[in-house]
Amino acid sequence: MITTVTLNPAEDKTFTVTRLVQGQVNRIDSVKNIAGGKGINVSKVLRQYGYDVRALGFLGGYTGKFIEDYVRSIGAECFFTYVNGETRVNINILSQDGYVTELLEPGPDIREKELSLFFHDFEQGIADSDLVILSGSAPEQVPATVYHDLILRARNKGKKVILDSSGVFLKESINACPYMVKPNIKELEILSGRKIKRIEDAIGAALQIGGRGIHHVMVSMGAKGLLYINDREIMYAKAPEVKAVNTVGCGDSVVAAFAMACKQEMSNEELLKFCVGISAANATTLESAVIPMDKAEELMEQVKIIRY
Ligand SMILES: Nc1ncnc2c1ncn2[C@@H]1O[C@H](COP(=O)(O)OP(=O)(O)OP(=O)(O)O)[C@@H](O)[C@H]1O
Ligand SMILES: O=P(O)(O)OC[C@@]1(O)O[C@H](CO)[C@@H](O)[C@@H]1O
Repeated sequence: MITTVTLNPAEDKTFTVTRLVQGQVNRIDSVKNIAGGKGINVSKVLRQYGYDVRALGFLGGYTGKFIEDYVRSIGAECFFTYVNGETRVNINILSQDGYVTELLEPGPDIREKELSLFFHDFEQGIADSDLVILSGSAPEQVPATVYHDLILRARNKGKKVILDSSGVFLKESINACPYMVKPNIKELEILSGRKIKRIEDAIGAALQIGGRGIHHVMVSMGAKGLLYINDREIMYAKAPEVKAVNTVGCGDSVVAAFAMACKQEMSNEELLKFCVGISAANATTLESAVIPMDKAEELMEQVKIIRY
């Protein structure tokens, strides 16, 4: 069993437009509404590959019900904590000139009682999981130390924890030493306090984080690819060229692929190819975290690894 945690799930609305013009009326060409949030996306990918998944996090209102129904429909176990507020709606606007604009709501108010209930659910929800995946932002009232606390609780029970968050939630949790962390370049800059311009800068910053006792650091660099640092190796893989339709959820696909690679005890090289192939395949579909599996296999074969 793999447990995913999405403290701030969302209904993701994807709008396609010819061109988005700020300060003017913009008419939408097409709309797609799906259940999302980083951990929900991770669960989606894991279910496609047949893994047992339990989904935790806060859900509320009509949007919450929509997400719960979806998670159940893909065969993942729902173990959500229900709150009084309404789960958010996020908007992702894809325009034909290639720009992707995301509008992300902060999320519902979370009361102290609801937070305590979540901690209780968390202890139960991870009991039979060997891997715990903590993904995304959290609603504003949730303390910035929430992931720090969850990582320690899970580690105390012998679980491996994968962390993919941003801003203060990432910064405040890194000292709790998750098993793996996946910052993108912007997040790596926040974590390391350094500007990252070249691959050497990214390697230096990732090593600094690894040096704090985190066994696996994966730095995602969009179309440029993925840097992977562990106790023994520094490896970089350029992403294969694909016709990108929607890159939302690429990071979540990396996280899901890493979790599967751990379960399968892959070599480092296989693991990196698997992560790069699956995330590049995700970019080719309009719906986030839907992996064309044959395409992913084909892309994995094309991945070239450079060792540093
Ligand atoms: N245009 C692309 N072509 C090929 N592969 C891509 C492309 N964009 C992303 N990827 C792959 O997906 C990985 C993760 O992407 P990215 O760095 O955008 O993650 P992210 O910022 O965490 O995204 P999100 O928060 O939307 O999940 C990259 O490291 C790369 O391997
Ligand atoms: O606000 P967060 O939690 O950082 O990001 C939320 C989000 O943008 O991330 C996913 C893609 O990775 C989307 O499904 C979702 O809307």
